[in-house]
Amino acid sequence: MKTAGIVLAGGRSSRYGRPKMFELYNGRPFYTYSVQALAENQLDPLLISTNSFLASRFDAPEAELVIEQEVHHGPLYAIHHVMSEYKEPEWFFVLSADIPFVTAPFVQQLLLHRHPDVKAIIPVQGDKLQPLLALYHRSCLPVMDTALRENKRSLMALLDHIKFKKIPFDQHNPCFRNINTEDDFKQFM
Ligand SMILES: Nc1nc2c(ncn2[C@@H]2O[C@H](COP(=O)(O)OP(=O)(O)OP(=O)(O)O)[C@@H](O)[C@H]2O)c(=O)[nH]1
Repeated sequence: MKTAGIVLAGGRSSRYGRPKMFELYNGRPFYTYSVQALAENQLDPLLISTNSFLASRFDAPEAELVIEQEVHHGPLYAIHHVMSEYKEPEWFFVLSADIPFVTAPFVQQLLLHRHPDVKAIIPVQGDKLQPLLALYHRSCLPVMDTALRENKRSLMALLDHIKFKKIPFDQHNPCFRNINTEDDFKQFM
């Protein structure tokens, strides 16, 4: 099952105040933790989805940059864009770029659940779905298409219309700690 890795790294970072994917944790930019977690699972192609304003700041020779022409349309648009450009992979493992505690074993664990009967594999922590650290099958594309045409931007607009598998994770699992604000950064570090 050919599976691509996508690091979503084209957001506004408006709550953070500057592009948060380049903030350093243990001397390394946040986005590199997502790239590494996917790379260690040999996901191919390994893609960073971003825009032309941010593109020159990435330094990840193992990944290809996918540049959005229309910026800031959100993760649903970004995943749809990558799936439309890359026709070969069957599955797409998506990670946001603001989760410096994500690990390769977490990615590996989710990969084990790929199955022809499901269109997406979504972790759940407590009651909270985590669609920004998740796997999507290419067959989601037409459903995403419809949602975007209806001007819906949230990944929930996809999940409301497909059969997906929920994978429960412990409440304290650090992989899901995403950094939205400088306060989050201080609290988690
Ligand atoms: N490629 C791409 N990635 C995006 C887009 N919007 C958000 N992301 C990424 O998706 C992840 C989650 O984004 P959020 O933190 O919810 O939104 P954000 O725009 O980055 O930040 P806020 O402006 O503070 O909401 C981050 O890694 C973002 O970089 C987009 O339009 N394109």
